[in-house]
Amino acid sequence: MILMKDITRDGDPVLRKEAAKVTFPLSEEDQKLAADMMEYLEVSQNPELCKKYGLRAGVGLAAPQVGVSEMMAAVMVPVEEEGGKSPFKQVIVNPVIISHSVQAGALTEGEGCLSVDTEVPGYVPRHDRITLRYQDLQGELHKIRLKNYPAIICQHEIDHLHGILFYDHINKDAPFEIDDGTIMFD
Ligand SMILES: O=CN(O)C[C@@H](CC1CCCC1)C(=O)N1NCCC[C@H]1C(=O)Nc1ccccn1
Ligand code: NI
Repeated sequence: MILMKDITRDGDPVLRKEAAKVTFPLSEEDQKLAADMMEYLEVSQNPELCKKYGLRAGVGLAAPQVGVSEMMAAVMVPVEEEGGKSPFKQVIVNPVIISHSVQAGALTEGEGCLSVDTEVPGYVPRHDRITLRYQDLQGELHKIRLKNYPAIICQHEIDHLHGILFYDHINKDAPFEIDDGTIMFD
């Protein structure tokens, strides 16, 4: 089970590397890695278990964040209503954003990262809508459209696979300046 001690922190070079493409069929360890990453998100989004294991609740986790420089990330968009189903819950392998909106989107609260222990204030401008191509754990290719929060999460995770951290996108001189036309959401 992945615990906070297993999460690599900013400063570890693995977070700044271009991750390697994953080959299929998945090795035993890649299958376990995928399961462990998704389990982390599930456990961390359960208030009792989150507290029990001392986790920071997360909606995404990329392999470099557990020290594995491979193109794999788990995404689990939180359920809206109690006991509902996650709108998007998927381990995405070799993900590529193949097209995106001109319109930008950003979280009004800014972003954080399980691998960054300090708060870095500021808006993180991203694409509001993306067309994402990825492979599932069986190697099947998928092409899906995402917008708003799910799109933001996937962009944050895909950045990790290219050695990019959220604060790389914050305007140092004017962290809360954002192009008008940017869709802001909670
Ligand atoms: O690469 C992946 N990461 O670094 C985990 C990040 C990923 C998200 C940050 C912004 C977009 C994707 C993450 O989830 N967080 N960032 C740090 C602490 C908070 C936490 C979070 O937003 N938690 C959350 C939110 C809603 C409901 C439940 N939990
Ligand atoms: Ni992160």
